[in-house]
Amino acid sequence: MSSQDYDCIVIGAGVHGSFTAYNLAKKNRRTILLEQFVLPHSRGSSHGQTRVIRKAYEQDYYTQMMEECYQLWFQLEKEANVKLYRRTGLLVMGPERGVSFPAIKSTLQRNKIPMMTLQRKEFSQHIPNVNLTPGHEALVDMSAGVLYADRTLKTVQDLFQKLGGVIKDGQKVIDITPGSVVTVTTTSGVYRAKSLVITAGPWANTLLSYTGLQLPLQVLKINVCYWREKVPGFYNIQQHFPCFIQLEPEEARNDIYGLPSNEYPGLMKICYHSGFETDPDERDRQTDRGDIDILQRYITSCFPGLVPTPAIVESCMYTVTPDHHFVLDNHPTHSNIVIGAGFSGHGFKFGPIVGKLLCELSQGEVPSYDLAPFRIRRFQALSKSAL
Ligand SMILES: Cc1cc2nc3c(=O)[nH]c(=O)nc-3n(C[C@H](O)[C@H](O)[C@H](O)COP(=O)(O)OP(=O)(O)OC[C@H]3O[C@@H](n4cnc5c(N)ncnc54)[C@H](O)[C@@H]3O)c2cc1C
Ligand SMILES: O=C(O)[C@@H]1CCCC=N1
Repeated sequence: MSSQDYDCIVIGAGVHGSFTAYNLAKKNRRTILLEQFVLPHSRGSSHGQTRVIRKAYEQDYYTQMMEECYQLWFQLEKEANVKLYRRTGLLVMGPERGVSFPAIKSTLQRNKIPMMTLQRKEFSQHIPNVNLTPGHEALVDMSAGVLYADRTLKTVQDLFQKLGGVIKDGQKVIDITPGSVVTVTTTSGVYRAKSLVITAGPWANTLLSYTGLQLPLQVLKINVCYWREKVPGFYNIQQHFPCFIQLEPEEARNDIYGLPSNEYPGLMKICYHSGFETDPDERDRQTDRGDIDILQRYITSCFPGLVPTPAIVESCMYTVTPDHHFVLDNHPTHSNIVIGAGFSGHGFKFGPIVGKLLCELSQGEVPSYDLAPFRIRRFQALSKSAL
């Protein structure tokens, strides 16, 4: 067993822990990033080749955070000389009389985000091979696109190490002792630091239990489905096919989204924006595929150029809060412990800004954004503190 002292310990080398560690190292803080699995791995929420990046949100605060976040993505690409973003645009389709579609449209308009509305008659000219559901409207968030996820993690972790940061992978954290100096015990070492950041994705509550806190988080297994093009190239990124979000009526609750064929030749990724409750250590025992039936019906009616049987199904996990907004906050009892959790299936694109904010919180700095929507106290009666 080794015992070492740092300014900050970060638990979890997913997208948020990696960006947080990188921000700390840029500020010359002696930082260690602990990861339970050998890197890279596909057992959490940040793996896979691609994610959507967009400014199209219902809430101004996400859209406004994304303004700076795009700049941070571009800076990172420049610093590492690597391509992480590809512009495709994002087609948003939804019921004109619903809540979400009009809200997204007005947020984009209010914040002067480049967008294009598509009238039904011009829809098929611009977006061939997609049927717009009767009663639905469409718009395009012009600067949206694809982020290369696995490449991002490697890039950020490499930069962190170049700045002197230490990564210990294959070390599972098995205990945390809070205090003015926090002690973290892993399966092969003991580490001490002035502050701790917990970015453990689906395992957040397991880690928080060592600190006497539980958050209202639900872990869902997501079936990540890829669908074959009947004619290769129909929905290809090279043919400028966009990412899309299909907003469903509020009572149907869950949306569908997709990315143009890119990662696997001739296959388009289309997923249901929800899944089935799971224990993150037993993910593969969750075999429910009810979402795939919903996707098959949707693809048959709206994407006639795809074979409506998935060609590949991979697995990933969401960690969902009751309001689907993130948790970015100091621990209510131990202020030198900072929590980034509950990214609810839409956190990847925010990686650079979440890393900056968690770094600021851990250093006792005033955060760059109003974090009221992300504070733990919003759960009040829901979060159980055993302290
Ligand atoms: C299928 C899918 C599609 C998505 N699409 C999008 C999208 O298009 N756009 C978007 O913005 N977002 C998207 N998301 C959401 C986004 O990917 C997640 O919000 C984000 O990856 C969460 O990252 P994280 O760092 O919080 O968690 P994770 O990536 O899970 O990282 C947590 C890490 O902590 C480690 N850890 C846990 N416990 C311990 C321990 N005891 N000791 C040491 N290490 C530990 C884990 O092994 C893991 O590596 C998607 C998510 C999924 C699953
Ligand atoms: O966050 C995103 O942009 C994607 C697409 C919509 C649903 C969830 N993730």
